Amino acid sequence: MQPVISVHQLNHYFGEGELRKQALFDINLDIYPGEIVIMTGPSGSGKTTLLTLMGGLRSAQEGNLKILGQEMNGASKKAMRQVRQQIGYIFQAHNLLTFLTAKQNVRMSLELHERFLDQNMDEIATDILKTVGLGNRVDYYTDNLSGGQKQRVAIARALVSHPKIVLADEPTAALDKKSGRDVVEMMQKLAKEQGCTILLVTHDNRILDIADRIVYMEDGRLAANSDAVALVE
Ligand SMILES: Nc1ncnc2c1ncn2[C@@H]1O[C@H](COP(=O)(O)OP(=O)(O)OP(=O)(O)O)[C@@H](O)[C@H]1O
Repeated sequence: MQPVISVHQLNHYFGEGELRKQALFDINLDIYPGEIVIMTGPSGSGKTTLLTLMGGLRSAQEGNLKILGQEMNGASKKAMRQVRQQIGYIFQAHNLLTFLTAKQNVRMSLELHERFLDQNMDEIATDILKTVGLGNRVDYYTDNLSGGQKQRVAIARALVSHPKIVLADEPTAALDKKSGRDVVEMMQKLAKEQGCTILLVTHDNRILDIADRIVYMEDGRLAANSDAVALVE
C-alpha cells in the first residue's frame, strides 16, 4: 500500500541570517490510507509546523515531502493548490463564517469542487449535518451554536467532500470533556466510513485512544512511533 503522506529527511527553518532557527530536524514518517494518527508533544516542539507542511499549507524547504503522490518540495503554486483541494482542515478556531448558517458553511466547501456543482448541494450539506447530530440546527447562524456544535459544523464542512486526508489542529481544545469526546468519535466514525486518513495534533490525553498510531514530537524531532494501545495501557 502506498502512503498518502510520505516524509523523508525533512528539515524546516524559521527566520533568516543570524536569526535563522531550525524548527524541524530529520523528520521521517509514512502515513497510510485510512489511518488515524495523533501527533502529540510539548508546546513548541514543532507539531503545528509539521502539520501545516503535511497539509500543503507551508512550502517544504529541505528534504522530501510527498502528499498524495505529489512532491511538495519545489512544487508549483498550482500543484500545491491541487493537493489542498483533496484535504479537509479542522482547526481549533474552526474558522466558520458567522454570517452564514451551518448549512451554508458546509455548502461552501462543496462549491469548491466542480463535481458537486450539478448536484443537490443543499441536500448533501443537510445530510452530513444530520450525521453529526445537527439536523435541527441546519439553518442556525453559527454564532448561535455552542462550541461543540460549531466544531461539529467544522467537521461536517471538512468531510462533506470526502477528502482523502483530514488535518485537525487541537480540535477539542475549546471543548468540555464530553463534547470533545463526541467530536473526535464523530470524526473517527466518518473517516472510517469514507476510508480517509486523519492526522490530528492534540494535547488532550483523553482522546489518544481513538488513534491507530501516536507519534510524539520533542524539540523538533519525532521521538517515538508506537501503537495507540501500547501507549494508553
Ligand atoms: N512563524 C514562525 N516564525 C518563527 N518561529 C516560529 C514560527 N512558527 C513557529 N516557530 C517556532 O518553531 C517551533 C515549533 O513551533 P510549533 O508551533 O510548530 O510548535 P507546536 O508543537 O505546534 O506548539 P504548540 O503545541 O504550542 O502549538 C517553536 O520554537 C516556535 O517558536
